Amino acid sequence: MSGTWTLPDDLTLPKLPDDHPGAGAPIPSHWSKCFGCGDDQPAGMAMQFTFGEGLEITGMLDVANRYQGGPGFIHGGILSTAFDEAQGMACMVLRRPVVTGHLQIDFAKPIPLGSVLELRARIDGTVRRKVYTSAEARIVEGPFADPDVVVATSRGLFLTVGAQHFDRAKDFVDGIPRSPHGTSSV
Ligand SMILES: CCCCCCCC(=O)SCCNC(=O)CCNC(=O)[C@H](O)C(C)(C)COP(=O)(O)OP(=O)(O)OC[C@H]1O[C@@H](n2cnc3c(N)ncnc32)[C@H](O)[C@@H]1OP(=O)(O)O
Repeated sequence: MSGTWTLPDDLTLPKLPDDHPGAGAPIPSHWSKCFGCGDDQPAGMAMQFTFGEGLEITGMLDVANRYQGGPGFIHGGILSTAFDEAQGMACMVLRRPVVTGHLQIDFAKPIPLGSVLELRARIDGTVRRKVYTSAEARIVEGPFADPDVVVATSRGLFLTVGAQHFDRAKDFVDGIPRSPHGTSSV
């Protein structure tokens, strides 16, 4: 991985909520129309998420043929989207809506169509509204499957935002979000 990501010295690790459901529990989609995780988004990626140990979460992505970039391999933008979604979902333990401010990906190995990707993501710490996150992807099923090999890594800065961030788009939403800001609590 390239070394252009520096964590600040004054990071604070958030505490898990008292009613955190624990490792292995499914994480519901934050918004049914979301391209990454929505269950009412036929064009989307339908990623599935579960809580892991501590602040870690796990996301699964089936690399469908329609996600093709170069012949036979995943499109880099799709992989970036999967990381964006996974790292955003890791922020849900904060129980405040977040948006991505900055995301940087290292594409270490080619990922063939037909793979099942496992993405492990976590909060590394917070400073004021800034949430520093990281994640790795591994191929766990398919032609190049090897759970010991990291095929891509990601670092991301998310920002907590208020309801007004989403209110600006309320006239364009094609459905009724579960909460006023479109982000459900865990
Ligand atoms: C459960 C949820 C899953 C969601 C998964 C999918 C998530 C998404 O894809 S969200 C969509 C993509 N992202 C967006 O559309 C966001 C668009 N950008 C924005 O709205 C704004 O730029 C936003 C909200 C990120 C930041 O703006 P604003 O709230 O005014 O923050 P601002 O006051 O400028 O900065 C706050 C802090 O963050 C820092 N910061 C803001 N943006 C960045 C950035 N891009 N890079 C580095 N630092 C940044 C600032 O330096 C400042 O730091 P400090 O506290 O040390 O002074």
